[in-house]
Amino acid sequence: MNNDIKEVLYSQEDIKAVAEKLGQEITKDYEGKNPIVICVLKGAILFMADIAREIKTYCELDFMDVSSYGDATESSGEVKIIKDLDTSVKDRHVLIIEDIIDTGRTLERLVDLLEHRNAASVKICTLLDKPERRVKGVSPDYVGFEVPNEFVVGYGLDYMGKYRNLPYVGILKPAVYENND
Ligand SMILES: O=P(O)(O)OC[C@H]1O[C@H](OP(=O)(O)OP(=O)(O)O)[C@H](O)[C@@H]1O
Ligand code: HPA
Ligand SMILES: [Mg+2]
Repeated sequence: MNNDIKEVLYSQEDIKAVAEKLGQEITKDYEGKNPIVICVLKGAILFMADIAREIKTYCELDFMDVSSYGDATESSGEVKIIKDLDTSVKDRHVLIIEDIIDTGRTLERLVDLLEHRNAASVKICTLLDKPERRVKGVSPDYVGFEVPNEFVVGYGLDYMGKYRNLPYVGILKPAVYENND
């Protein structure tokens, strides 16, 4: 599996350090607000587990499964909600945890939905931001790292369901997907 990686961008230690830093900021910003912290499945599971443990104030955790990439490296443009939240967000502060913001389509759809449901506030925390590819005006409130315009995998991010379990973020060798997309 490691042979499919062109370059390691962020190690487990880098990610741990950034989760600690962001967790401190989030703790300060949400003190006394009891936010709902939403993990966007499946990509955000590993980062969610890190961030949740660094939030040192009351919060609730919930999960939503949305998908727009299927098995490709290009967004289909259509964001499907596969599993909705269990909790009502009405009048609640909401913090969305994502693995990556790429075109911004997934988060635009999600933020829209949560605002329509009358959340008190909606903020975004993402491990990775790929601003060069943005087609929607989404801007995250808490960012781990900016990544170049390359297809990255690991630490929750997949290609065709694989590589999510890599303990680091790396650039996938184009040869792996060139004949599939
Ligand atoms: O900004 P965008 O262009 O919308 O891309 C970002 C989204 O795409 C990926 O999810 P995907 O739809 O592949 O589902 P997954 O998390 O289950 O892999 C990723 O985890 C983000 O949720
Ligand atoms: O670079 C990426 N890698 C994996 N999944 C993704 N979803 C959007 N961008 C990416
Ligand atoms: Mg995702």
